[in-house]
Amino acid sequence: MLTIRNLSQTYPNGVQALKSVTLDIEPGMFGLLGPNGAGKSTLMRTLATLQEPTHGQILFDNKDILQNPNVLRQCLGYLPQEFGVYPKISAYNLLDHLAVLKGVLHKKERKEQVEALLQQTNLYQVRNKSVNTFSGGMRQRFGIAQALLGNPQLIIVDEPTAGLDPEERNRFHNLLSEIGENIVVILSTHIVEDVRQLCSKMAILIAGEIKLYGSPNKLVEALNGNIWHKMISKEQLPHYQQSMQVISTRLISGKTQIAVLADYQPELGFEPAEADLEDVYFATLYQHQHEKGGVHV
Ligand SMILES: Nc1ncnc2c1ncn2[C@@H]1O[C@H](COP(=O)(O)OP(=O)(O)OP(=O)(O)O)[C@@H](O)[C@H]1O
Repeated sequence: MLTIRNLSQTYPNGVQALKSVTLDIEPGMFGLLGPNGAGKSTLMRTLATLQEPTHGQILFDNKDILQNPNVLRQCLGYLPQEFGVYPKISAYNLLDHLAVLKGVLHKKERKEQVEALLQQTNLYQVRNKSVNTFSGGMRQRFGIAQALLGNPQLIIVDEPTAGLDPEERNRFHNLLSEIGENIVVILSTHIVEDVRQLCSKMAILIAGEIKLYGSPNKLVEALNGNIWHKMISKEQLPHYQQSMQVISTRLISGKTQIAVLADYQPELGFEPAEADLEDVYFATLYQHQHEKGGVHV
């Protein structure tokens, strides 16, 4: 169990990237969703003990990890947004080297673990190829393999599927959901679909604040009956934006469909629509932009 209490981060240039973030994260997959610049990476780096917050507390299994970062480091797997340099060294040798750094010192145990992880991430066939020749998807899978070294109890993955093609993304999702059954996995992303497919709990972070927290299904349920669709022409959009809560627009075969948040049919011609997680996300963004606050479910 990971407990985050009143975590704030103000950078030396005055940017307040986190504003008193409080969250409880249980075993399973937790999705942290937010637009670019929301503070997701700041939160992920702070949880990974790579930077210290300005204020606040983080407990992992009731141990204070800001006071004792080593307690967490020993059981942490981290896949950063930028994995950094990919050296001209084979996947096997790099993973073996990283395993030593992670403290897997026993040779036979290390060999078993490295081989098992290469199998699990579907990289065994290419284990002797240099990682700098890997595609984006292979690199991400290698990133997960290194994050899993040493049987971590907490895994943090920061925007893992950006730039992956649908097949690789699918493969990566399957891999994550296998891992996320018993341990805490935090997935930070701006892709709503990733959270919908994988996570049993989620939070939306906007401008450094948690605006919404709960289970994706319940959050969607709470919005049902309040989403209305209408096909309009592009020229009509400003009119609707002025008179209604237009949370999103979507192009369908070149035509514009608007999604409106309302308790009742806003006007003739609007059809009731089944809410989905994108509506939850866009409604939260809309409410933030119009400063109406969020809902907690
Ligand atoms: N080292 C830093 N010094 C100063 N400002 C920073 C630093 N790192 C991040 N920021 C600022 O803090 C805010 C949050 O950034 P952060 O990278 O945590 O957001 P994010 O949600 O991960 O965004 P993205 O999805 O674009 O990576 C942004 O305004 C960013 O410019």
